[in-house]
Amino acid sequence: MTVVAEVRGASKEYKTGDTTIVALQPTNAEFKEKELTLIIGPSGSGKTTLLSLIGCVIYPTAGEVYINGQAITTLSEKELAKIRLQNIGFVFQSFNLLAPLPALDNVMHPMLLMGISRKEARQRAETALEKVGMTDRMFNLPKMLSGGQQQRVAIARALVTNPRIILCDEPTASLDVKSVSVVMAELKQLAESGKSVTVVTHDLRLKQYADRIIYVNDGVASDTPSEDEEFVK
Ligand SMILES: Nc1ncnc2c1ncn2[C@@H]1O[C@H](COP(=O)(O)OP(=O)(O)OP(=O)(O)O)[C@@H](O)[C@H]1O
Repeated sequence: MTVVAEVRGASKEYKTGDTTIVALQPTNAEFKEKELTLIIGPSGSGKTTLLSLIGCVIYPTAGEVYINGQAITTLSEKELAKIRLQNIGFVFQSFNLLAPLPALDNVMHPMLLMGISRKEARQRAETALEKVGMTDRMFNLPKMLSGGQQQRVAIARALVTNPRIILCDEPTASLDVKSVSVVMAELKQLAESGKSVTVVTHDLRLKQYADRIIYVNDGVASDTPSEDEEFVK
């Protein structure tokens, strides 16, 4: 399977005043098409930092990040933004939908930012909403939708630009148990259809959906769990 994102010896430090926080030790990992990867670990362990590196949201302090084989550390912020728009769809815990806009317009939004015509954007948004089973709610405002439904709209929005990589930060944390399984089944199906899907979570119950798990503990990423896995929220 094709590797779409890779971190090689990538680390991240944050400096605040005199103190330096090592958020992530040098890490090697590959993210492939057709794979759902879970990044699992306790609060503050470095999960979001790893996701942000793959998502080209931050530059590594050392090491390299590759998207479709292209090294990103030599790129400008503007070039990085282009890489994100073309390759990566983001899904967040808090859905991040625009409150005054109906579901359909929320899903059209990234395409309009890319300069795609309203007509094509609408067609593609309708197809994406159909994929996540939200056709009958496309004219509803986010506040009319349940948490699980809002997250499915957010997934449709992440999909419309046809990214190869979908990155999700605690996508199920605000959801009830039933919505968790609907949203995770949706993400699993996306991976099966060819996307590389990566999900950050505290929740060990999501392990059943994973093709692969990266455990992060105290800034160290590993393929094997630590002895203490008792961090389910
Ligand atoms: N912008 C920043 N400035 C300073 N320190 C930061 C910054 N972002 C993260 N950190 C620190 O880096 C460490 C790792 O943070 P990170 O957000 O990656 O952890 P996490 O595993 O995603 O945590 P959580 O599950 O609570 O979201 C933490 O100690 C955090 O306080």
